Amino acid sequence: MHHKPVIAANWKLNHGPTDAKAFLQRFLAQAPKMNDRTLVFFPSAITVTTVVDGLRERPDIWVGVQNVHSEAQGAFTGENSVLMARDVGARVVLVGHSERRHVFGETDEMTTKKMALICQARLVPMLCVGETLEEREAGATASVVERQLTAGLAELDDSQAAGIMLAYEPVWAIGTGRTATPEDASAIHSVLRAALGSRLGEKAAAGVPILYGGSVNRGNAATLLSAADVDGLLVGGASLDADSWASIVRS
Ligand SMILES: O=C[C@H](O)COP(=O)(O)O
Repeated sequence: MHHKPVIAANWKLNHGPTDAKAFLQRFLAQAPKMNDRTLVFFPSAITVTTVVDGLRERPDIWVGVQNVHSEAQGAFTGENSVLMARDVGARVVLVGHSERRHVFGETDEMTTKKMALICQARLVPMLCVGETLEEREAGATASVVERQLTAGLAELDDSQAAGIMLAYEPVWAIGTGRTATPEDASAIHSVLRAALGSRLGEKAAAGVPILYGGSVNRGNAATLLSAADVDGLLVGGASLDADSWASIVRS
């Protein structure tokens, strides 16, 4: 691994600006600057400005958005664009989160387009991949995540592809309290690493952080983070409380 662990908080549909301010005040008091890890917050789009402002003194912490539209601009009521995300101070964009795929019907074709737009805007995409329980039980985990990865990289050149972040989030582990074992996570991360390697070569593939997500909490964070090929954590529920999050980022 040639990079620092990436510890990311996905707030999903939680924490508006008022809650975010209170969260940051409490969190920052417990989280002095850490040079050995990269922290990321994914607030809702409406809350991004508040979080960017609250982190003015902390350029070591990145802010991202949870989604962008698959077209650059136009008549798409309710959507947010890549350039708007950059304008507001986001550096990272989540793409293909399982809730986007399974609740909002996001397709591989849409993730392909989003990944290309994000890289063109020189933001970092964090591509999420992961199998459902049904797919896992059918023995299809590797083929599902490889398909999702291939779609994500389809329109990127090699240097863009080498600059992404990846998150493996088994759908059955998200918000369920059922965490993948460190061995499960390592096994799929190494499938992803190999797929990246065959596209980019081993050296570039080693530089892509692969995060694990799915029911990470302060009790299991350190063990998951120390598993082979796990380069970071993408945390939902346990990132909502400032004390819990402060303890996880110290893992
Ligand atoms: O993006 C985060 C994941 O969906 C994990 O959510 P969770 O930690 O609440 O299971």
